[in-house]
Amino acid sequence: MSDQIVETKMNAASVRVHYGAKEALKGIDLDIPANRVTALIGPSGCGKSTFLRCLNRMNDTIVGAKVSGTITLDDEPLYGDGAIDPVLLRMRVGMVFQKPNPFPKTIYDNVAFGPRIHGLVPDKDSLDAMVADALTKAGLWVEVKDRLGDMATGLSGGQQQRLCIARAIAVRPEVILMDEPCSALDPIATAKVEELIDELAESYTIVIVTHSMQQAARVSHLTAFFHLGSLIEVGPTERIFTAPEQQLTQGYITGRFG
Ligand SMILES: Nc1ncnc2c1ncn2[C@@H]1O[C@H](COP(=O)(O)OP(=O)(O)OP(=O)(O)O)[C@@H](O)[C@H]1O
Repeated sequence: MSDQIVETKMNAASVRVHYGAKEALKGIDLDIPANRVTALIGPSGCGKSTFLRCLNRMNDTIVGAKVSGTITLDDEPLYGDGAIDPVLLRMRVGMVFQKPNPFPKTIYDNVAFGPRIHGLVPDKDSLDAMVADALTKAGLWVEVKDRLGDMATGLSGGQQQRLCIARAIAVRPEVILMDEPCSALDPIATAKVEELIDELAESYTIVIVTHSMQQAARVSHLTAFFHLGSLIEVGPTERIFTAPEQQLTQGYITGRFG
């Protein structure tokens, strides 16, 4: 990442998450820069996915999960007094999951779903244009433009994941959260999604959880290393992988644990 100062899109301050009595996040402070890719890395169970879910209040859907601290999106609070409405929040902060999860509907209807339920389009022509635009941005248009009426479940895994990215883009989010988006994909499909992440960062703020340090190094500008519920170190990806300041980070990136 260049040294230029970038705007903060989201900020987390003293974020703690409990699942019942278990403390899964122990006070996370993190700035998420706009129009950059931030990678969350760390050993299994360190709290990466839990933190990601705090960013669009997906933890609200988990019984027993309790979030405290402050998170903002463009300085507006996500939790507490004056919080952004969660439905609006999830439009502004979209999510792509580990396993491609298209709806059992046509390719067209998968992408049109969000704009329809949020009433974003006045007529069929606008909806058609929005679907084409989202599929184009997700790098899938050329492959599916002649089969928009086919079932999405008939696409390959990699195509399904790009469809899920198109579905997320269709509601015009500002931030896209990705939870290990390539872990179910083969190397070719992974390369396509990684290329796409790079292109999407021009228009969106992206936060990605990944188990692959190579992937974090390839796609992200900023890397945050988590360990046992704490954020150990965050910085420009190149520095984290070449000159980490913390021994724990060094141990993880050199494969000594994790
Ligand atoms: N729904 C839940 N109920 C209870 N405990 C949970 C729940 N989800 C996560 N945890 C616990 O919280 C901690 C953090 O989990 P989380 O899934 O956020 O870690 P992670 O770093 O994303 O792990 P992984 O890389 O294996 O996906 C773990 O100890 C996990 O067991």
